[in-house]
Amino acid sequence: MPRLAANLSMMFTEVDFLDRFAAAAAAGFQGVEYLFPYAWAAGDIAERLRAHGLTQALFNMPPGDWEAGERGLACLPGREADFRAGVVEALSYAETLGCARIHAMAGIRPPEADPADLEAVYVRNLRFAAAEAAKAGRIVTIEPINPIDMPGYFLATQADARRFIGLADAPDDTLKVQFDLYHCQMSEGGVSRAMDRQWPFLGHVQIAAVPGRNEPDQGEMDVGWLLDRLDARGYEGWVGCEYRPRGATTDGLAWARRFGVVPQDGRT
Ligand SMILES: O=C(O)[C@@H](O)C(=O)CO
Ligand SMILES: [Mg+2]
Repeated sequence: MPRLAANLSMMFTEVDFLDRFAAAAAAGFQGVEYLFPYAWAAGDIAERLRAHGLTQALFNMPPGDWEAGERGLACLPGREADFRAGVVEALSYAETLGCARIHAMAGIRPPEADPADLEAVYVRNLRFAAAEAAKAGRIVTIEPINPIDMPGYFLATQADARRFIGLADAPDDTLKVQFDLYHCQMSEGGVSRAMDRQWPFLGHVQIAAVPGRNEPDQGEMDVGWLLDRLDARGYEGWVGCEYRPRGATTDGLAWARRFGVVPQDGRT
């Protein structure tokens, strides 16, 4: 059965970030993910994970200046030193949090940049990140993101993710695809076929309904069917619930019961 992780950047936002760990555990989750931990001390987060018996499934490397519109640094010429510092910081958090996967966001393509330069920088940076992750026993993921939500994002297609993994030629499977069903359906469709093609490269999976990015129990894509298919193929990794609840987070979890997310107080 797929192991569902609550995405604490989108779910349980009714409470402060550090209190979302307790809320996720009480709702029946055994794992969590979120975008960025860097505003909190790693030790404080680790304490919440321990206290509530949660596994940290994934988080992102520092993205650059998010408020100013940066969405990762990996493809940006001239920002290599910042990217590398981010890899080191992320791996330090991963060590304290016991987290196996860190996501390297690619960045927004600067309009004036030569595409060949961006690709060369991206591949070199990914190779560096994967090599550092390998030394620490972790893996790096890359995630194609749809251009409707994130215009100009450098890594937009599943095929490109496979291509860059090949070009980076990272050691021992340390560079993998973060396959977000929502982004794939938003921009490419053919999600089950895309999933089959990504199978050898799958490092993490995320879900949400399309088009609203809410609970995956409605919309144009049958997420339950896709999760069963993933299960039948033998996927043993985590599936991040990266969606914005339509109302209170716990009111929208009925869909997750059959995947083992059952509230600790027994209420369904
Ligand atoms: O899908 C997403 O938006 C996230 O997984 C992410 O890492 C970047 O926002
Ligand atoms: Mg995602």
